[in-house]
Amino acid sequence: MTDEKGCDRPDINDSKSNLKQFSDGVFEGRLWGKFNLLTKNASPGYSVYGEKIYLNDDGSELRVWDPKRSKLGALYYKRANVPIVPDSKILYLGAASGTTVSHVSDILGMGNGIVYAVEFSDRPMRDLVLLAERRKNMIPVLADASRPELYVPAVGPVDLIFQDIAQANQAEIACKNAKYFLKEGEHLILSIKARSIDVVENPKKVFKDEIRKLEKNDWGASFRILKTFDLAPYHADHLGVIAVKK
Ligand SMILES: C[S@@+](CC[C@H](N)C(=O)[O-])C[C@H]1O[C@@H](n2cnc3c(N)ncnc32)[C@H](O)[C@@H]1O
Repeated sequence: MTDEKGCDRPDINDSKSNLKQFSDGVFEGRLWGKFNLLTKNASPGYSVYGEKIYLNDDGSELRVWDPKRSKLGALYYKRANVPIVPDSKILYLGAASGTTVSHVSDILGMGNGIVYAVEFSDRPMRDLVLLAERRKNMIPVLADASRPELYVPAVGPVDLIFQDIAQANQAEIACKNAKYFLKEGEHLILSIKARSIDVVENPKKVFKDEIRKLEKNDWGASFRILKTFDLAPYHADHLGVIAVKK
């Protein structure tokens, strides 16, 4: 069922009380006959990637977070202790058209956080810029994430890096950015895509090697791994990593 604003309403008669806090800025509820995680729409009246929107009686909107479209979403569905809060200052590497960034922006919209969204392709950057016009806590940055020294002037202080980049040197990109943007004890959330590093090697071996590089390297920053998550069944051959800078 769709309302006059084009927002999907649940077919079943779910009540507001059915929705409850899942974690800081993220809600959970059984809607449309299944378990969903949702974020409060910081840009009411708009969906970003065709996701369903639950319209509350008070007029606020909650956007369903599709874990199959988002590595960060998959981490939440896996019940990871994700260190993002509404006041977080986040450097997001590999923003694409903003599917996941939009949910991060929703969470930050419940506080005073900000997300710098780095993407190096022109086409998705155009979508990001349009998205940012309606979301003031989102700053698009057109840049190559493997050259963080070039965008230091464009990015303010952050306390967390999230990275979702399909490149062969994923650990190196994370460490080089941490050198410029993270202090000791601050968090990295990284999605490692095994097939972008080695198409034939066993993903478990690829993950082990990348973790080792995160822990010890010559790139100016290294990490202590807090926890890892296999992102299947949402994303095959992807590992979610939560780590702190040493
Ligand atoms: C898997 S997609 C990201 C999806 C996005 N995180 C989401 O959940 O909505 C990876 C993105 O990283 C971008 N990318 C790859 N290498 C990059 C680099 N060196 N610097 C910046 N962006 C890069 C690609 O253009 C692509 O849009």
